[in-house]
Amino acid sequence: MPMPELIRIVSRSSPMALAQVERVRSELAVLHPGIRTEVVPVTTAGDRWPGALSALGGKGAFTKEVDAALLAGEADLAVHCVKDVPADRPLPAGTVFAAFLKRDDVRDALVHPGGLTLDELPDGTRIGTSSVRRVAQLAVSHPGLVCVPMRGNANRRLEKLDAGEADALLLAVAGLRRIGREDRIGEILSVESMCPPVGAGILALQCREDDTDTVDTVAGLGDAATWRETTAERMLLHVLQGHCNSPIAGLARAERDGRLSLRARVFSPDGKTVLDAHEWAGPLDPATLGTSVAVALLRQGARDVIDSIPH
Ligand SMILES: NCc1[nH]cc(CCC(=O)O)c1CC(=O)O
Repeated sequence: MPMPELIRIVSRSSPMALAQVERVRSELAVLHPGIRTEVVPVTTAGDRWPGALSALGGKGAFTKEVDAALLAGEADLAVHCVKDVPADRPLPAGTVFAAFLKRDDVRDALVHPGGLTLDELPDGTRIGTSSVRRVAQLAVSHPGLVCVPMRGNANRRLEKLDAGEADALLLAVAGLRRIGREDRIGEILSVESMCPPVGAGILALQCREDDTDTVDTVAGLGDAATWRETTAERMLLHVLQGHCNSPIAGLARAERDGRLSLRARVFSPDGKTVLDAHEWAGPLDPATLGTSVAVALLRQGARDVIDSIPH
């Protein structure tokens, strides 16, 4: 197999994005010690824009400039949080996912300076989050808490918390670990009480489709179980045509015996409507499982719930 001498990795400059690139570099160094890597920095609209992401037309806000660098040949590889890659449209033409790295922790954590758990927080406690999925699930389980909008990368959010802009935060455990802020993790929420978003904890490696040397080389970093989970979850989101602001949660689990399960929920933002579906499938076709769970949710009325929220 012909191997590239150098792989240029395009990356946003947030601490989390750079940590993700470091993971890829170190895994690549183990598999192919001879390949050099270089980081090509980009800033995306989502990084520059302080307001609501919906005003930018969705999660593509963090991926557009990255895709452009790849397609222009300025870089050979991009590392994405699958969670941030839209599933209601295909990947940009000319690019492919070459691998999904072994999945990290999928759960959300409560960050509370006083060390309280979610159940211990008094009514009126302000939780900093702009995620419709988190807002809706908190409205179901803890209606006395008040969500206040908060954006910015995880480090910025921790600063805002410490500056008193909120009393507590919900953040992904995987993200906090990546930026070395595990010390801020308080209670880790079960996936039953806070179902994660599609793609939680998964890093995808994206390449130019015609760059088969890089595609074949980095494919060696992929994890087969994670590939199956990602495929099921992203097919679910695709069939539901969920957009960046959709209150959809979905978690697939590949079991050691080869079976795959997928649980998914669709919420109204006030938490009054909760649709839930859970199915099992054999080893062969994760995409069919994703479709089947999506159809079960559509039968329960998911279309109206999803469409009631502005894009
Ligand atoms: N929305 C931003 C984002 N994209 C990926 C992660 C963290 C880890 C992951 O699931 O890959 C985060 C931070 C968060 O939501 O707390």
